Amino acid sequence: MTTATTTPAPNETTGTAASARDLTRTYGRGDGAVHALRGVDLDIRQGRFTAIMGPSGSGKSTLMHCLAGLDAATSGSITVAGRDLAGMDDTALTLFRRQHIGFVFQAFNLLPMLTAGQNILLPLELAGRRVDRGRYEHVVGILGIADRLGHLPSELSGGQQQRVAIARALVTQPDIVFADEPTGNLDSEASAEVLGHLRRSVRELGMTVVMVTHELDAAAYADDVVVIHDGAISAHLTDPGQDELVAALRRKVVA
Ligand SMILES: Nc1ncnc2c1ncn2[C@@H]1O[C@H](COP(=O)(O)OP(=O)(O)OP(=O)(O)O)[C@@H](O)[C@H]1O
Repeated sequence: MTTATTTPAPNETTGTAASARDLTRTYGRGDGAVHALRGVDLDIRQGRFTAIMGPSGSGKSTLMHCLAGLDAATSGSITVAGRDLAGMDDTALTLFRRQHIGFVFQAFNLLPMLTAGQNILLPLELAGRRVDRGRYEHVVGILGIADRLGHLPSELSGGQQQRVAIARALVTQPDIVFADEPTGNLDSEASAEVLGHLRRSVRELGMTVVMVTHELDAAAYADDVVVIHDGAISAHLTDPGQDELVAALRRKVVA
C-alpha cells in the first residue's frame, strides 16, 4: 500500500518466481465436490512481497498449498523457480521444497528443545548443507534476533519466535517463501514488527515472499495483493491504497 512502500525495492526485477495456469483444485466428487480453485492464472513476481487475501473459504490456503507443492492440482500447471511441479513425484517434490521453498507458519513450529540458533540452522543440517556464516549472520541481523540465539523458544516472546521461524526459512536461500497467516498468533505490536522484518528481508536480501492473510494491516506491508473470491482471482493489485483494497475485497469476480 502506498503509505507502507514508498521506496521501490532495490532488487526489484520483472522475473516470475512462481506461476499458475488454469489451476483447479476440486475436493471430493459428484454432488459433494468442492471447487476450491476454479481456473486460476497467476504470476508471483520475484523480489516482491505479495499478500493473498479473500474471505474465509475463498481458496487462499488451497492456492498457497498448491503453489508450494504441498497439495496437488486437479488440473492446470504450476511453475516454481522455473520447474513444473506437475511432473514431480512425492520424493522429487520433497527435495524440491527443501532446496527452493521456505515456509513460515502461524504457529511458528519451532522445536522446543533446540535453541533459536539451532532451530535456524536445522534445515541446513537436515539437508547436509554447509552453513554460510555470512548469510546466517546477515539474516539474524535483519531479523533483529542476534542477541536471542542461545535462548530456547519458551524463553522468547511470540514475535521473537516468529522472527526465528522466518530466519529459519531464509537461511537456506530459498527462491520463494510462503507465509501462512504469519501474524495470526501475535498482538498488533508484534505483528507490525514481524511484518516489518519480512519486508526488510524482501528489500535487503532480495527474497520473494508470499503471505496469506486476513488482515488489512498486514497486507499494507505488501507490494502486491492478490484478491481471491470463490476460488478465482478477482484482483491483482500493485501497491494498492487502503480504499482500493477494501473495494477489491468487497467486489466479487465479474465472470
Ligand atoms: N481437504 C479438504 N477437503 C474438502 N474441502 C476442503 C478441503 N480443504 C479445503 N476445502 C474447502 O475448499 C474451500 C477453500 O478452502 P481454503 O482453506 O483454501 O480457504 P481459505 O480462503 O484459506 O479459508 P480460511 O480463510 O477460512 O482459512 C473451502 O470451501 C473449504 O471448505
